Amino acid sequence: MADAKEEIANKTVYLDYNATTPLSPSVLQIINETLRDAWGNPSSAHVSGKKAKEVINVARSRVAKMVGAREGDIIFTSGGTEANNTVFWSVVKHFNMFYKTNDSSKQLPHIITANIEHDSVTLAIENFVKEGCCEKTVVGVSSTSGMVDVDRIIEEIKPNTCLVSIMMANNESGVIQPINEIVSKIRKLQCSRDESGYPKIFVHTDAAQAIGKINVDVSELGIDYLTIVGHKFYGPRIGALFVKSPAKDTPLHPLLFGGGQERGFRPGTENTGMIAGLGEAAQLVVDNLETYSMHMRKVRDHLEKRLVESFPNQIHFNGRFATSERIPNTCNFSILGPDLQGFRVLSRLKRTQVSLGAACHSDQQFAPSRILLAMGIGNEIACNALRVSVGRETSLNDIDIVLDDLQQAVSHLQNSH
Ligand SMILES: O=C(O)CC[SeH]
Repeated sequence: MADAKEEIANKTVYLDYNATTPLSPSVLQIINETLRDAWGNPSSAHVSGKKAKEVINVARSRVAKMVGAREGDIIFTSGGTEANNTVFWSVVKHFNMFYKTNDSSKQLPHIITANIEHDSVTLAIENFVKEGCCEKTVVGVSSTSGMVDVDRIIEEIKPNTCLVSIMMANNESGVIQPINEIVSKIRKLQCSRDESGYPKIFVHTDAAQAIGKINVDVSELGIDYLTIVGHKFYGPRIGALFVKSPAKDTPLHPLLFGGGQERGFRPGTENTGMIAGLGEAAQLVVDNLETYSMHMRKVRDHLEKRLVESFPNQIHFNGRFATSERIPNTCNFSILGPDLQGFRVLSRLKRTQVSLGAACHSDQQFAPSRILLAMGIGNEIACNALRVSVGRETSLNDIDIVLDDLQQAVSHLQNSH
């Protein structure tokens, strides 16, 4: 009995699900079973190969169903970074194949993106610019909504614009971006652009933080490219890229060259076990999204209620706006006070696993989040920020443990002078 009590007393609460999620039990099970029973090379003609190929076909169908896509529009990748980089490479290569002109002003493809994107978007585009392969325009999000201004995106369009890439939901603030509206307004421009001989403007969204939390339907969005990241929705660390009619309606050029796998769009012997796991994770989303979403919202809202009760007049929510929506699991907040920088509070937490912001920026813990600064949040408040992202299994009791931990940490820091 003592052991059980001790275990409860020492339990730590993981609330960093936007960084990564554990595998769902059925995902782990199907991965194990596939590695054990369907290890053949999917390209082999014999029965072992056919068995592996069938596993991949089923997984592709499940992933496609999760995002409302046709199976042929899903290409498996190693993850979100590869998927994002493939989009930029494809549109740049397509532009150079069909729109390269003698007029240097139109010589380079132009990409529009936002100032809150994940590094696999921001740095990939920056590299293309440094290499002299494209031009970019980075639009800022509004400080009153955390969303990009759609009309501003439209204003930034130029004759050589060929891609708009805006994430579906931000990993730190949780704010959902107006993808439908962006696509709709861009499509209205296309006729006149066609008449002028200007390139089609494709639209890409990195849906890493949206899938498994809110409904994601490529038909409803009208999107051309959509990035899927398994380890954000209790799946394995691989990903997929949705491309609307690849190489027909929408450019798709491989980053890699080798065998003919994935119809030549993504060569390399397939990671059958992980693909099976991605398919299972997708099926769980198809079957349970509403339940997942409602539960995470209930727990996140309880957290926010408890924060205000525990720290009256001392909490600033960094992603909560009257004019925008957030994914249901994310809460970014600052506890105001001169000694309460996020890294200090984090160092005093004994039972809570949260982050200051994106995991890939965790080496910059003493600097305020670039995402929060980009949203117009002041330096002092941004320095005190903590990012909490709850999961499917997070309980109200977990939140109470975290609030107790936070209160003790803050009390210690405020009384340490
Ligand atoms: O936001 C996160 O932690 C995942 C992206 Se690096």
